[in-house]
Parts: sequence; structure tokens; C-alpha cells
Amino acid sequence: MAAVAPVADQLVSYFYALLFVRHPALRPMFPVAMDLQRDRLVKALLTAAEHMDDPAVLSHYLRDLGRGHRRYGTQSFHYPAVGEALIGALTRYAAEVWDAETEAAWVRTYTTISGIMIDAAAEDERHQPAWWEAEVVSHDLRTPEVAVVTLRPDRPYPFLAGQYTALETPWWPRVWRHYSFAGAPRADGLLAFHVKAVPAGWVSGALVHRARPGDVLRIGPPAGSMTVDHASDRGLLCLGGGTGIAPITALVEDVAGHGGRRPVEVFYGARSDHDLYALDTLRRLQRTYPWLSVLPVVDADARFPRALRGLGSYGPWDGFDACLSGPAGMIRNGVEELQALGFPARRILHDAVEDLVPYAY
Ligand SMILES: NC(=O)C1=CN([C@@H]2O[C@H](COP(=O)(O)OP(=O)(O)OC[C@H]3O[C@@H](n4cnc5c(N)ncnc54)[C@H](O)[C@@H]3O)[C@@H](O)[C@H]2O)C=CC1
Repeated sequence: MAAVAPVADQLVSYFYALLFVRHPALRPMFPVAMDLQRDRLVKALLTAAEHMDDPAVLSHYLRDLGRGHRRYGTQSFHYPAVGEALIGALTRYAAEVWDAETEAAWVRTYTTISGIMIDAAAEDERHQPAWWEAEVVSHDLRTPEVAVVTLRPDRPYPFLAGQYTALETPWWPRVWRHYSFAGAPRADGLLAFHVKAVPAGWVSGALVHRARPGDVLRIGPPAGSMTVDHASDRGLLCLGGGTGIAPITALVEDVAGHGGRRPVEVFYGARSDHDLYALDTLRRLQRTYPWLSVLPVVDADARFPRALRGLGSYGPWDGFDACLSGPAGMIRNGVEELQALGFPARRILHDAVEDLVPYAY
């Protein structure tokens, strides 16, 4: 990996060129524009290499990746084609260090990786579909850029509050983006999402400015481990930044649904008052539930978690777990701030920062 890191862009472009020249039938399985796809392949390889010595983390990651590939229509027989193109690209771009031993090691590694992904996908197929169709039933523009989009899935869709899923719109086929469920599971089965249109954000732009009731989207299976442990009665300190408040609202509803036996303190970060589109909803919940406190934190300089330092009258946090949701930078800074406040890492929950990257589009 070190040998090819400086030429990763060329290597990945060459890899896809080899794959599509040798197997043209695979091209339609990928998005028209491949930029982000290239980054994702490199990230996946780097993540796998980074956790090479930690089989538990690595196989968890690869199993998720294998399951996630079902929604692209990936079949087990596609893996050898990808492996051959990868080895072909490595042979060319790592020429200086490439020898028979290195090639044998990469073949072994790829065989192991693809085996784990294929098995996970096959097991997943036994108990859930690769995707659900879901009809837009309401579309509520809360600010010029943020919409709350509510969907009705075509089949029952089990998930846990705090999780997220991937969405594909009819306007950008094969481009999937992650969004968190903006509420706990509901009796009517509807699913709500908060979507912010960002520059160059194809899916989010289409969801905010184009989607209307009656449109049909696809949603992948639920994922993510930022969920409430109902066996515990520890308090929850929740930091939600921007549309990252969506899963925090879900956690609050989930605690309420289980009798509200724990204190929940929500800090809702935004860059301006105008961006606090979910504050009314949270305030309504706060009036209903005595165990809930909600504090908006407005700062234009993207230093939201640091603002916690000035909130000396809150806490102490001894009996609390923490949940973080928002932009990747906020999560990174938030984890540091929480550790400085005395939270051990195992008491801080958030989605994988790598998974947040595609959120931004
Ligand atoms: N839509 C959804 O369901 C979810 C979205 N997200 C992510 O949340 C983000 C929300 O975007 P926006 O609403 O545009 O957020 P934003 O850029 O307006 O920021 C929201 C808050 O986070 C703070 N912040 C931003 N960057 C920071 C940094 N580097 N360090 C410390 N604080 C920082 C800001 O000060 C503000 O308080 C997106 O990146 C999205 O991917 C995360 C989870 C769920």
C-alpha cells in the first residue's frame, strides 16, 4: 500500500479501465460519474490494510461491505473479475516492489476479503431484501436547503432508533447516499429523513428540490450502532450538529417509548438561528418529557463541541453515555472534547466517520 499510495488515483482509474474493458457488462452497475466511486475503493483498501492485524474489526467491516454490495446487484461471480483487475493494476503501479511472493500474498488477501464479503451477502440474502422501494408521502421544506422527507416502504422495514440507511433516487441511478432515520420506528411504518442540499450534492439536491409525494426511491437495509441500550439506565448526553440532529431526535423518541427512565441532555449545534430547523420539534418534546433538556448552541465558527467547555452548570457526566451525530469534523472534535470531560472512549457512540463522508453529498 505504501508503494502505491502516491499513485493511488492512477492505479484506481487503471483498475476500473481494466475491469470495464475485460467485462463491459459490469459498467452499468456503476454510477455514470465515477469520481466518488474511485475514492471509495481506495478508502476500502486502506481501511482493510489499516486493520490487517485486527481480524475482529476487519471481518466486521468486510461483512458490512459485503452486505452493502447487495444493493448494487453484486453477485459472487463478480468478485474474481474485480480481483484480477486489482492484481493487474497493482502489478503495473507497484512494479518496483512486485514479485511472485507479493502477488501470492495479494491473491491470498483478496481471496480472504472476497470470501468474507460473499458469505456475509449470502447470509443476509436469507433474511432481508437487498433494498426496499419506498414512496415519498410528504415533503416539507424547513429552510431553503433542508427538507424533511417521509417515505412509506413497500414492505415492513425493521430498524432501531439511531441507525441510518442508504437512499437511491430515480434521478441518479446507482448513486446511494446515507441518511439517518429521523425518528424511532412508528406504528404506521413511515420513515422520515432530514436532508440538506449541499453544493455538488446530487442525491441531497434532488431530494430537497425535486422529490415530491408519489416519487419512488430505493432504500437499503438499516445499519449503524448508535442505538440505545435499554438494559441500562445511564443518562444520555447527545450532541447533534446540523441535520445530524435527525438520529438524536430518534434516540429521544426511543427513550420516551421505553418509559423515559433516564435523563437525556441534547445539545443542538447550528451555524445560525435560521439553521435550527428542528428546534420547535425538540422543544415540544422537552415540554412533554421532564427527563429531557434541549439546549441550542449557535456558533458560526464550527466549534460546536468546544462550546461545551463553557457550560459549567451542566453535568457532571459520571452517569452518562454520549452520542454524537453531525459533520465528520464535528464528530472528531466532539470525541476529543468528551474525552477531555472524562468520557472513556467506550461510552461515546457515533457512526463510523468513513460512513459520514458520503453523507455530505
Ligand atoms: N442527514 C442526516 O441524517 C445526518 C447527517 N449527518 C451529517 O451531518 C452534517 C450536517 O451538515 P450541516 O447541517 O451542513 O452542518 P453544519 O456544517 O451546518 O454544522 C452543524 C454544526 O456542527 C458544527 N461543526 C461543523 N463542523 C465542525 C467542526 N469541524 N468542528 C466542530 N464543530 C463543527 C457547526 O458549528 C454546527 O454547530 C452533514 O455532514 C451530514 O453528513 C450526520 C448524521 C445524520
